[in-house]
Amino acid sequence: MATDSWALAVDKQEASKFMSSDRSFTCHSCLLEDKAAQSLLNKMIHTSLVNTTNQVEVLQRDPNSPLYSVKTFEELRLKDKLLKGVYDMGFNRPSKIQENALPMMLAEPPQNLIAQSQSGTGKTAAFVLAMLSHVDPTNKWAQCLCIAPTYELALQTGKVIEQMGKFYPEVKLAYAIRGNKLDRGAKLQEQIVIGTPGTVLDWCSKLKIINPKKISVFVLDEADVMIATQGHQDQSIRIQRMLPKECQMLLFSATFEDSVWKFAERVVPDPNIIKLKREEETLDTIKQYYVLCSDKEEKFTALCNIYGAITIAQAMIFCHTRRTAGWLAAELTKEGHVVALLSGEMTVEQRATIIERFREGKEKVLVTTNVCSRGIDVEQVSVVINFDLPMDKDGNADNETYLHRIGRTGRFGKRGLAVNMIDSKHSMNILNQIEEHFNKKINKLDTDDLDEIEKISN
Ligand SMILES: Nc1ncnc2c1ncn2[C@@H]1O[C@H](COP(=O)(O)OP(=O)(O)OP(=O)(O)O)[C@@H](O)[C@H]1O
Repeated sequence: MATDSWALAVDKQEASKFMSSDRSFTCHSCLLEDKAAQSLLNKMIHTSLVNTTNQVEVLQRDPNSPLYSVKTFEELRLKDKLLKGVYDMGFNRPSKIQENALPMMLAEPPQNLIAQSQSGTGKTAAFVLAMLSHVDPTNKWAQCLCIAPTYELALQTGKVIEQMGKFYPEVKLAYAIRGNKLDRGAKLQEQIVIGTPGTVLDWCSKLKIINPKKISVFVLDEADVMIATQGHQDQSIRIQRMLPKECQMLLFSATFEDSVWKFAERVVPDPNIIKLKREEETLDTIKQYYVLCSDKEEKFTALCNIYGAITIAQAMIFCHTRRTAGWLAAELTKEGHVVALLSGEMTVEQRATIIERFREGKEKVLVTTNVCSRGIDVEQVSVVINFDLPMDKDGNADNETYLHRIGRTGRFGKRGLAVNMIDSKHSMNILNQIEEHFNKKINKLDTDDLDEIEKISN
């Protein structure tokens, strides 16, 4: 092991670089960027439904009214043109969240709804269907208003509206996003408007392009990303205040921390609430080990020894910094591995392509920094290497990230292997904190002993 003072200094230096270079939680706009990028990545990656086995929790505003849920799209009595659009998208039956949310959203009189479920569970498709159902195509003015936190997220939702409304061409869509300049007082003919809070607010107030009094459905998407900037929160509330009392208010979020909840209560009066819990991850089915090394070169040798001794279908390797990740990917490539690298300077599109290729098995090793891969699930990975242990900005163990990197949900409970590389007293300390937190012993592995490595794969 390296001498402490030296190793600690390197750790600290690496960590501070990691904080600034990979744009972590240091400022508000970075936080929004980070959250919005994560959200967009998830959207691009989830090309089909994410199934969860958890039950939906429903809290009705009026507990005496019967609770409807549907198992088919026919039961919703949608217009033929819409049903055709839904089937054309390859949807056979409503997703778990849609079973409950759709009847509520399509009820008469309209009901307000706050819905929370993880990315990929069908929220967007649900509110898009609700908006398309509510529109009266003979009226040539804005009737449904949907706001999203960023330009890119608004475009993604717009695509779903266009796709689902493919057989309903009378319904038109307008984008209230930067760059889409309209003259003051120009009257919008499109019935659905999707946009970002700032531009939507301008169109409703200063420019008077939308008459907010004629809006009958208001959707606030990605509320958890939205509240990451104070400005967006205020703008959303200002838009909401201009809408008529009877306007249906719908709010969606992938997570539900207190701050989201407080915001949701301000913008959605008398809500029904639907929650789909995320499945809990556990370390129960994971074999965890640590390896002692003196520096990154030795960590690399240990990694090669592991690869030489056991067959690894796919592995994810986590590093603190872009620089270490880049170096490691290059070294592994020299050794003949087919490696994918997720790096901080890549665009969201580039990252989505890399993750998609890895999911398809085109690359067997994915080297990444934590910031890059936060919130992304690649469940089929059987081996996770913590080339650097996850730590927070104060240099303490980041237990939540550790669990997210290597934990499994019930559904993906197949056995996994996690190897932690330790090269200083500081990293050993982090490992001990992790052991203590999860109350699980992490055993030492001697990577110079091939027989011993072979045993861990059995
Ligand atoms: N009922 C359904 N049957 C089959 N696929 C569906 C259904 N509903 C949605 N999908 C598909 O599942 C994926 C995720 O759906 P959707 O985008 O609506 O989820 P989401 O919860 O809004 O997630 P995100 O916020 O990341 O977009 C999409 O590819 C969508 O086309």
